[in-house]
Amino acid sequence: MVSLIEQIDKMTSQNVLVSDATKSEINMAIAVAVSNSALFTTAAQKPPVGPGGFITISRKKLLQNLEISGAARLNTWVDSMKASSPTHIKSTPSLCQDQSSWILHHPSALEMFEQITKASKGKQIVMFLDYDGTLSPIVEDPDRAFMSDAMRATVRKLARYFPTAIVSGRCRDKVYSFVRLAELYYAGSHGMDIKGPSKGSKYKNGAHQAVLFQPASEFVPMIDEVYKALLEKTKSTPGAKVEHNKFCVSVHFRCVDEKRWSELALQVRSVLKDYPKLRLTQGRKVLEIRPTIKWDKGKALEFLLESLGFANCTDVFPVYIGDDRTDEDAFKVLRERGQGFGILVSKIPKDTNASYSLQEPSEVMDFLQRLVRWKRLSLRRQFRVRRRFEEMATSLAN
Ligand SMILES: O=P(O)(O)OC[C@H]1O[C@H](O[C@H]2O[C@H](CO)[C@@H](O)[C@H](O)[C@H]2O)[C@H](O)[C@@H](O)[C@@H]1O
Repeated sequence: MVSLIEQIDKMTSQNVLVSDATKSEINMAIAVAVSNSALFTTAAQKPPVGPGGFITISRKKLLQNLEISGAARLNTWVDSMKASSPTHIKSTPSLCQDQSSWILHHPSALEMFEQITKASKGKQIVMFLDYDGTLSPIVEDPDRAFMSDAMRATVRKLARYFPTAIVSGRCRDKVYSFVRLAELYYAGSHGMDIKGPSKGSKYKNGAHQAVLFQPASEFVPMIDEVYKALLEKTKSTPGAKVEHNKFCVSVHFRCVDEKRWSELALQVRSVLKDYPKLRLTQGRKVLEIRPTIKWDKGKALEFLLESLGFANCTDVFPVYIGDDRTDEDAFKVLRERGQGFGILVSKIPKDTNASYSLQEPSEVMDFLQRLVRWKRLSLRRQFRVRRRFEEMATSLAN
């Protein structure tokens, strides 16, 4: 049986209300809960300390405080939903200033193209591309986030010159159905479902072809269950959409009236309270429910580099392009490794570990096309130089 202390400890991190308890159990529990200070928001609200060092508080007061704490946490969720969905950004002078200082720190990857290619000299560029908001524009219906044919052709050419991986929050099959390029690596479900190319790639050896890594496979039944519960719970909120991403679930609020965001947050929270092994992260107008395992897009990037044989190499130059909070894990890994760099796709200033920026998918396509042209030219140049040497060698020999 779960003890009250465990219940309250759980509750302070998960917003669960305790239903019944004896006074001494409550005193004990409060001692624990107060020590992790999630229950009482200000000193004035703290209850008196009783004999034996315990803090005494009536059951009614405890329940009130728990409700306050739950409401505060819910507000934090809703604030965070708003913060990650900047629909209210207007072009005020101060924001314009922010924008220009942000651009100074995260210059356009297109404008910095020459510096970027110079930095990659003598190294193998490896490309990591997020899908939604990076290769395809953000649209209201997640099932219709199609990639343009021009973008597909660009990525196809890119993969001829550089090992290329798609790293997405979506389930791998779904993102594959949008991209439809068999020569790429795919890391779906925020990196929890990794598969190597099914079609020949000149970079892989036999071992790479077999790459298949699913660190959260034991969570599949739980994710199925949570998906069904979320579907049922959120059906009363118009516009809410629940998406099954195999090892994680997305709850979309792009089409939910902002006035109902807290209601939706409450519904999601009421389901999640029963699943301590799941955690919540946020993307663009989406709540992402995923296993608590220490695995994310950053870990997927490291895993893929290792699979490609670049684990401890200094001559690799990974480039990760993404638009989302979940891409920050990969940007951070690159910063920490001091290799390559991250490019954030955003029109507005955001706190990021990326080094450069691009405004939207059309700029991503320009950047990728320039990379392809640059590589083609440098290969041609290398070829011409080699041929000249060979001709000189032949004429000297004669
Ligand atoms: O890692 P990503 O490839 O960027 O996937 C993150 C989520 O992308 C999708 O949602 C986002 O794009 C939708 C279509 O443009 C948009 O309607 C939604 O508001 C965005 O959050 C996808 O549907 C999610 O499952 C992914 O987790």
